[in-house]
Amino acid sequence: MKLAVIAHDGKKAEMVSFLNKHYNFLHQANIDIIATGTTGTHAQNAGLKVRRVLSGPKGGDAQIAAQVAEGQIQAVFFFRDPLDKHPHEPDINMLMRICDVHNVPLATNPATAEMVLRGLTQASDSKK
Ligand SMILES: O=C(CO)COP(=O)(O)O
Repeated sequence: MKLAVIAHDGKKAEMVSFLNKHYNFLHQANIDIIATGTTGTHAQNAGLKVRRVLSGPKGGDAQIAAQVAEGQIQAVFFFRDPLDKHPHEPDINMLMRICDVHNVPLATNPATAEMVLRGLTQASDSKK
Protein backbone atom coordinates (compact mmCIF):
# COMPACT_ATOMS: atom_id res chain seq x y z
CA MET A 1 0.00 0.00 0.00
CA LYS A 2 1.32 3.41 -0.93
CA LEU A 3 0.47 6.48 1.14
CA ALA A 4 1.26 10.15 0.52
CA VAL A 5 2.11 12.56 3.34
CA ILE A 6 2.23 16.31 2.90
CA ALA A 7 2.10 19.16 5.41
CA HIS A 8 2.27 22.90 5.12
CA ASP A 9 4.87 24.59 7.31
CA GLY A 10 2.35 25.59 9.98
CA LYS A 11 1.21 21.96 10.23
CA LYS A 12 4.50 20.09 10.06
CA ALA A 13 4.73 19.63 13.82
CA GLU A 14 1.26 18.03 13.82
CA MET A 15 2.30 15.79 10.94
CA VAL A 16 5.42 14.67 12.79
CA SER A 17 3.42 13.79 15.89
CA PHE A 18 0.88 11.91 13.72
CA LEU A 19 3.72 9.95 12.08
CA ASN A 20 5.34 9.20 15.44
CA LYS A 21 2.04 8.05 16.91
CA HIS A 22 1.49 5.62 14.02
CA TYR A 23 5.11 4.64 13.50
CA ASN A 24 4.48 0.92 13.98
CA PHE A 25 1.86 0.80 11.24
CA LEU A 26 3.69 3.13 8.85
CA HIS A 27 7.04 1.39 9.30
CA GLN A 28 5.76 -1.98 8.00
CA ALA A 29 7.47 -3.46 4.95
CA ASN A 30 4.28 -3.43 2.89
CA ILE A 31 3.74 0.33 3.35
CA ASP A 32 5.39 2.72 0.91
CA ILE A 33 5.38 6.39 1.79
CA ILE A 34 5.81 9.23 -0.65
CA ALA A 35 6.09 12.83 0.53
CA THR A 36 6.73 16.34 -0.69
CA GLY A 37 10.31 17.50 -0.12
CA THR A 38 10.39 19.15 3.27
CA THR A 39 7.64 17.03 4.77
CA GLY A 40 9.59 14.00 3.59
CA THR A 41 12.71 15.13 5.38
CA HIS A 42 10.73 15.43 8.61
CA ALA A 43 9.27 11.96 8.08
CA GLN A 44 12.75 10.53 7.45
CA ASN A 45 13.99 12.21 10.61
CA ALA A 46 11.15 10.43 12.41
CA GLY A 47 12.73 7.16 11.24
CA LEU A 48 10.41 6.32 8.34
CA LYS A 49 11.50 5.14 4.93
CA VAL A 50 10.11 7.75 2.57
CA ARG A 51 10.47 8.58 -1.10
CA ARG A 52 10.66 12.35 -1.46
CA VAL A 53 9.44 14.28 -4.48
CA LEU A 54 9.88 18.01 -5.04
CA SER A 55 8.86 20.52 -2.42
CA GLY A 56 5.19 21.55 -2.72
CA PRO A 57 5.80 25.03 -4.17
CA LYS A 58 8.23 23.53 -6.71
CA GLY A 59 5.71 20.99 -8.05
CA GLY A 60 5.65 18.25 -5.41
CA ASP A 61 1.88 18.38 -4.97
CA ALA A 62 1.51 18.03 -8.74
CA GLN A 63 3.86 15.01 -8.77
CA ILE A 64 1.81 13.32 -6.08
CA ALA A 65 -1.44 14.20 -7.88
CA ALA A 66 -0.10 12.49 -11.00
CA GLN A 67 0.47 9.29 -9.01
CA VAL A 68 -3.01 9.51 -7.51
CA ALA A 69 -4.43 9.85 -11.03
CA GLU A 70 -2.46 6.79 -12.11
CA GLY A 71 -3.93 4.73 -9.27
CA GLN A 72 -0.64 4.30 -7.45
CA ILE A 73 -1.60 5.92 -4.13
CA GLN A 74 -4.25 4.51 -1.79
CA ALA A 75 -4.61 7.47 0.61
CA VAL A 76 -3.32 11.04 0.96
CA PHE A 77 -2.58 12.70 4.30
CA PHE A 78 -2.36 16.39 3.51
CA PHE A 79 -2.30 18.63 6.57
CA ARG A 80 -3.18 21.98 5.04
CA ASP A 81 -2.68 25.29 6.80
CA PRO A 82 -5.88 27.23 6.13
CA LEU A 83 -4.48 30.29 7.92
CA ASP A 84 -1.57 30.84 5.54
CA LYS A 85 -1.22 31.87 1.92
CA HIS A 86 0.45 29.53 -0.56
CA PRO A 87 1.95 30.58 -3.88
CA HIS A 88 1.08 27.17 -5.32
CA GLU A 89 -2.61 27.23 -4.36
CA PRO A 90 -3.59 25.98 -7.85
CA ASP A 91 -1.49 22.84 -7.33
CA ILE A 92 -3.02 22.28 -3.89
CA ASN A 93 -6.53 22.53 -5.31
CA MET A 94 -5.56 20.28 -8.18
CA LEU A 95 -4.31 17.57 -5.83
CA MET A 96 -7.52 17.68 -3.81
CA ARG A 97 -9.61 17.62 -6.97
CA ILE A 98 -7.71 14.63 -8.34
CA CYS A 99 -8.31 12.75 -5.07
CA ASP A 100 -12.04 13.41 -5.48
CA VAL A 101 -12.03 12.50 -9.17
CA HIS A 102 -10.43 9.13 -8.35
CA ASN A 103 -12.20 8.56 -5.02
CA VAL A 104 -8.96 8.36 -3.07
CA PRO A 105 -9.21 9.06 0.68
CA LEU A 106 -7.83 12.51 1.49
CA ALA A 107 -7.27 13.60 5.10
CA THR A 108 -6.66 17.33 5.37
CA ASN A 109 -6.45 17.52 9.16
CA PRO A 110 -5.26 15.28 12.00
CA ALA A 111 -8.77 14.32 13.17
CA THR A 112 -9.68 12.97 9.74
CA ALA A 113 -6.24 11.40 9.39
CA GLU A 114 -6.85 9.35 12.55
CA MET A 115 -10.06 7.98 11.10
CA VAL A 116 -8.56 7.21 7.70
CA LEU A 117 -5.64 5.46 9.35
CA ARG A 118 -8.00 3.43 11.52
CA GLY A 119 -9.77 2.31 8.35
CA LEU A 120 -6.50 1.38 6.66
CA THR A 121 -5.35 -0.55 9.75
CA GLN A 122 -8.59 -2.54 9.84
CA ALA A 123 -8.38 -3.26 6.12
CA SER A 124 -4.80 -4.46 6.45
CA ASP A 125 -5.59 -6.55 9.60
CA SER A 126 -8.47 -8.28 7.81
CA LYS A 127 -6.08 -9.41 5.08
CA LYS A 128 -3.77 -11.15 7.59
O1 LIG B 1 3.79 22.94 0.14
C1 LIG B 1 3.48 21.83 0.47
C2 LIG B 1 2.14 21.29 0.16
O2 LIG B 1 1.35 22.17 -0.60
C3 LIG B 1 4.41 20.95 1.20
O3 LIG B 1 5.70 21.03 0.65
P1 LIG B 1 6.95 20.67 1.56
O4 LIG B 1 6.71 19.35 2.16
O5 LIG B 1 8.14 20.66 0.63
O6 LIG B 1 7.05 21.78 2.59
